[in-house]
This record gives sequence, structure tokens and C-alpha cells, in this order.
Amino acid sequence: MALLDQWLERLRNARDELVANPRFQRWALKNPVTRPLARRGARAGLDLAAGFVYSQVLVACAQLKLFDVLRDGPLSLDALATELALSEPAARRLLEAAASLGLAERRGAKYGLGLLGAAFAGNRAALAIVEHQPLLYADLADPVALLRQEKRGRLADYWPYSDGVAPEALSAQQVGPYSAFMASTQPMVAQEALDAYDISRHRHLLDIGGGEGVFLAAAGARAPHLQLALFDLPAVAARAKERLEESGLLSRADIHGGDFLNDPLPEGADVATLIRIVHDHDDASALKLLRNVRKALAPGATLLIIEGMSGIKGAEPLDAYYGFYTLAMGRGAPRRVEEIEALLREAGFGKFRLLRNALPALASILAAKAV
Ligand SMILES: CC(C)=CCC/C(C)=C/CC/C(C)=C/C=C/C(C)=C/C=C/C=C(C)/C=C/C=C(C)/C=C/C=C(C)/C=C/CC(C)(C)O
Ligand SMILES: C[S@@+](CC[C@H](N)C(=O)[O-])C[C@H]1O[C@@H](n2cnc3c(N)ncnc32)[C@H](O)[C@@H]1O
Repeated sequence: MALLDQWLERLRNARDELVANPRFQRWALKNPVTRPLARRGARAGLDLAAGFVYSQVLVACAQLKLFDVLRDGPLSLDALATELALSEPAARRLLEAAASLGLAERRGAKYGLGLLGAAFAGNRAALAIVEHQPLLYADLADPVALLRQEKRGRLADYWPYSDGVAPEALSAQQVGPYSAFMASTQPMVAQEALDAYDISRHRHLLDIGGGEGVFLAAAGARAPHLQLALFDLPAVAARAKERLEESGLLSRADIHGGDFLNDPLPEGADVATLIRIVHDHDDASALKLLRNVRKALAPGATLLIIEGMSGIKGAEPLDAYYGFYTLAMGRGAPRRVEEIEALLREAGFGKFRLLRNALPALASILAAKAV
């Protein structure tokens, strides 16, 4: 095995040396046998180099509500210019850029939704994420300064609990923007998790760091007998109460406000969830949180960790996205399943099961049992 590894390593080194040679690059593009592969490589490089611009075209489409405008059918350029409040040349520039990326489609003298445009038109949560991105991009204008900790990301202000502020003291104003953002993107995650895990086998769910209760409501809708509970910061718990009241679910739900690192968590649940929580924390506070969760659960109870996890096939770019997102936020990092399991084991969990789900790039679901 060691010999095989050595050979593989030599082969990889030889490949890297070859591909790094500009004469080889030119030869590979000219040679009809190697051309398709070389073109694919060049295209992948171009896409990476230009990716920020592609994203900004998407941001412009989202901010101008292009996908909503095209949802009722293709429109001419002058109609689009009016709808988007752009000059006709500017509308043409945007629509041509969008069409080149599959976000729109030329249909004779009109433009319609392209494949990707149609997918975004049908996905409010994805659009909410796109509209949130400018905050992240502002920080990423100088990625090296972030890596060297020469600059503090503005995202840290958006997620004030990540910045050493006493979390229980956060005001309604401070938690409002991030809570609304999480609530608008949660349906996509909830659907992914609840399709992969049959929550109806349980009797009592506690969603820890459950935000405005969107997951709780989705789980409650799938399992009408399920007793519901949520724990989040007091100012967020107040928002959850309001939302659940509006949807008529408050009578089924116990909503608790507090600090999940330092306050006791409510007991009695046979399933607890931590959704997009653990990757917000460094190892020491993640472990503190998991130990606190373990204390609230009886042996045999289930804990579901639901968030983007590294090293999963189909979710490879997640290390780039969450790696740099959490860098700008000033805390946390995406983890591999084995790393999460190690923390869980230390906190008193076992019997791990990584569930299959449709879109691991969005979130993976790791089930564990309190032992
Ligand atoms: C199969 C046929 C008939 C045709 C093929 C044509 C085709 C391509 C059809 C597509 C149909 C289809 C299934 C569309 C589905 C579209 C979907 C599901 C689109 C989903 C897009 C999701 C996106 C863009 C999600 C991005 C998520 C991001 C970037 C997550 C950000 C999360 C953040 C910022 C969280 C922060 C929390 C913190 C602080 C880190 O804890
Ligand atoms: C990234 S959001 C995820 C929200 C929700 N689980 C979702 O996926 O939509 C993190 C949540 O953890 C909560 N939170 C952060 N620190 C906390 C603490 N020390 N105690 C209680 N809740 C906390 C935040 O208020 C926020 O609702």
C-alpha cells in the first residue's frame, strides 16, 4: 500500500509539472486528441477567475426581480427596460450577460427564463441567499487581509452573537436581519432534512438555535402528533413566538429564550436538532454546546446535526464557500463528518448515521444517539 501511495504521489507530481508548463498547455489545446480535455480545463479556470462577475450578474438579476418579471412569459427588450427601470442598452447588457450564463434565454426578439433562471424563479430561498451575498462580497474584496486577520469582516456585525457579545443581551434590532434571513432560507433546508429523516417516529422535538421556528413548523406539519419545542436567544425566541402564533402553531410549541452554551436546555425531547449551528463555533464552544445538549437528553434520544459538511461527494465547493463565509464572520468553520463525530463522541453521543439526501451541497444530516 505504501508503495502504491508513493507511485501515486509521483504520478501526481509529474502531472502537475506537465500541466504547469505553458508549452504543454499550448500543445494540448492544439492537439485534436487532447483538445477536449484541455478546453474543459481552460474553461474551468476561466469560470473560477470570472466567478465573482457571474455572481454579480446573478445579484443584479435578483435585485431587479428579473426572474419574477419573466415568470409570466418572454418579454421584448423595451418591455424589460420598463419593468426593470433600466435604459434599453443597460437592459440588453444585463439580459445578454444573463443569457450567456443560462439565467435567461433569447427567444427571437424576446427574452425568457433559461434553465437556471427558471430554477431560481421557483426558489425564493436561493434568491434570498443571492441577495444576501453583497455583504459577504464586500468582505471578500480583500481575502488575504481576512486570512491574515488584518481586517475584521463586516459580516461579524451582521451575526452579532459570533463576536463575543453577551448573546442574551442582544436586542430585537440586532437579531432581526439575520433571523429574517435564516427564516427565509430555512424552508429549503427543512425540506431536505425532513425528506431524509422520518421525524414522525418521534413524540417530542426540540430545535436548539431554532431561529424563528420555520423548521419547527415544517416538522410539525409532517408529524401532527409531534410535541414541539424551540430554544434560542431571548430576542429570537420572541420572533419565533410571533411567527408560530400567526401560523396557529403556538399552542403546540414551547418556546424558550436563553444562552444555549451556558443555560440548561429544556428536557423531555426524544429528538433534538442543531441546524446550521455547529459550524458557527470553534471546537471548544461546539463541544460545550454538545455537552449541554447531551445533559438535556435521556439515553437513546436522537440528535440530528443538519448543516453543510466537508468531504461529501457532490458538496466539494462547500469548503470554499463556508470556509470563507465563516472567516468573514470571524468564527467557526465547516467540518468533515469524522470531525463532527469526534466532538459528538466526546460529548456523550454515539451510533452515528449519515443520512442520504438529495442536495448535500445545501446540508447533510448526521444522526446520533445519546449514550
Ligand atoms: C431533469 C429535467 C427534466 C431537466 C433538467 C433541467 C434542470 C437543470 C432542472 C432543474 C430543476 C431543479 C431540480 C432545480 C432545483 C433548483 C435548486 C434546488 C436550486 C437550489 C439552489 C440553491 C442555492 C443557490 C443555494 C445556495 C446556498 C448557499 C450559498 C448557502 C448559504 C448559507 C449561508 C450564508 C448560511 C449562513 C449560516 C451561518 C452563519 C454559516 O451559520
Ligand atoms: C445560523 S443561525 C441558524 C438558525 C436556524 N437553526 C436555521 O437553520 O435557520 C444560528 C442560530 O443560533 C442562535 N444562537 C447563537 N448563539 C446562541 C446562544 N449562545 N444561545 C442560543 N441561541 C444562539 C442564533 O440566534 C440563531 O438563531
